[in-house]
Amino acid sequence: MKIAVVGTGYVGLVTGTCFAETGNQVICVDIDQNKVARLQKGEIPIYEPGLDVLFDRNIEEGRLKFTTDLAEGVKDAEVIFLALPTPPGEDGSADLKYILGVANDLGTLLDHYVVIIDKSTVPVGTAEKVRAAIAKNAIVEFDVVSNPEFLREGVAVEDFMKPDRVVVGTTSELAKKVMESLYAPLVRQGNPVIFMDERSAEMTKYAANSFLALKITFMNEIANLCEKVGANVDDIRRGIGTDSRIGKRFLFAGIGYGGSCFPKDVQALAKTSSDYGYDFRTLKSVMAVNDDQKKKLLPIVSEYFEGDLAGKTIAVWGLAFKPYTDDIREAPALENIKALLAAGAKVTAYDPEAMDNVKKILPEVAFCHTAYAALDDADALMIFTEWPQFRTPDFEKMGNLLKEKVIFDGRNLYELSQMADLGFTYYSVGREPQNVKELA
Ligand SMILES: NC(=O)C1=CN([C@@H]2O[C@H](COP(=O)(O)OP(=O)(O)OC[C@H]3O[C@@H](n4cnc5c(N)ncnc54)[C@H](O)[C@@H]3O)[C@@H](O)[C@H]2O)C=CC1
Ligand SMILES: O=C(O)[C@H]1O[C@H](OP(=O)(O)OP(=O)(O)OC[C@H]2O[C@@H](n3ccc(=O)[nH]c3=O)[C@H](O)[C@@H]2O)[C@H](O)[C@@H](O)[C@@H]1O
Repeated sequence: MKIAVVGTGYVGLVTGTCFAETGNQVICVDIDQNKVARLQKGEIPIYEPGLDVLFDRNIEEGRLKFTTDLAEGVKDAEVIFLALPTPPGEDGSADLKYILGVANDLGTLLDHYVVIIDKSTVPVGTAEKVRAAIAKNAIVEFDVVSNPEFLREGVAVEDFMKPDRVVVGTTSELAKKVMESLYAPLVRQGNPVIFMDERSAEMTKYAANSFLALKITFMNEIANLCEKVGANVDDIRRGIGTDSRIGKRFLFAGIGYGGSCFPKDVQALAKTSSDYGYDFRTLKSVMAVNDDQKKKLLPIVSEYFEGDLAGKTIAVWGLAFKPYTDDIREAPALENIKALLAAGAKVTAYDPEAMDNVKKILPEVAFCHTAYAALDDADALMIFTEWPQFRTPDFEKMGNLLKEKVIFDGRNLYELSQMADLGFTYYSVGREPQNVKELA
């Protein structure tokens, strides 16, 4: 099949590369000339494990091409994916200017039947808006389908190639046939495609992300309560996660969720709710609790240093919003670093992938080439990302480098007993009793 992908950000690049890998002829379109020039030279602008092998192979075998020219992209396309940004507008709603801008242009370019696929995360009713924007100028038949993406950064290729499900929203029989043939290679491997109407598909995406954010947030609140009652959230996670109705995944308490999607999508669903006159109370709580959770360790650090961080050096391990990515959008580390700097502390930091991105916005941080270099002469260590290399460090070396053997861990990486044996003062989330009081 001939496929055009408009927008070669995270989702567009993975979508384009993976569909090329399943034998399609793919052309990716982006307005960013520098990005397209790099892609044409065979350079991938994002860090995503496993993408490079597929990317190189499909470029070499001529199935994957890049252009800045939308007309060239859509010339012979049978399907056109819109993988464009939908950032939050000032009121929290998803900003559709990129999607509707391209939809306007598409109307003037189409000269044959084509299926236009919303891959971006877009609010309920967007497929209708895209259809209307194209129809203003179109002289041919076309369909607009909602096909939200569920991939996770860091494991995007696997998520795309072996999805738990593919959701397709369309009420057109012709578009349904096109979508069935597009996803046939994945269906043959046992990955289900679930068909529904456009509005339900759009809503499914927000429901999925919001439910996962809720699951994490619920565990974060359980963790906060564990500290008060003297229980251990790791045990609670194991105790409830083994119930198949609850499931083991996305139950890890920590320093709050971040990234380019959960914060924006929870906010956008809350906005949709209020637009439709529905007071979605659980979503409001999720947002409020997560905002607090991100700042959870700061008062503990401050208290440890008796309220005075001026002149202290705090080492930070982990800047990305999660491991296996260089993405720092809404990363809990950033807010914490800003607060540390504002309190007069110096910050030394290490992240295997995300340091270049943070350098651009927080140049006052001292970035180090290794995790251990960040500890040299630091007063304490804070951990924000669970990169595997932080899980089994050389504790003796850490103890020698740090001025004080104290760790504030937002990701619960280490066993409490081990840290006690090694003589570290160790704070994590929901595992150490803090201010426990026995009720009468
Ligand atoms: N990043 C992720 O892990 C996931 C993102 N999504 C959703 O997918 C959508 C895209 O997200 P990302 O790929 O992260 O965005 P991104 O911001 O990484 O990339 C968007 C790309 O679109 C390009 N672009 C902007 N206007 C354009 C135009 N008029 N013509 C052509 N290209 C244009 C930009 O230059 C950029 O390269 C969003 O709605 C997001 O919520 C969904 C699932 C996963
Ligand atoms: O719509 C999107 O863009 C994507 O958003 C998330 O994917 P992603 O943001 O890449 O990352 P996740 O692995 O979901 O992690 C999100 C945040 O939750 C946090 N998290 C995750 C799991 C957990 O148990 N605890 C926890 O705090 C992570 O540290 C991270 O900050 C969803 O998992 C994807 O299905 C979805 O496609």
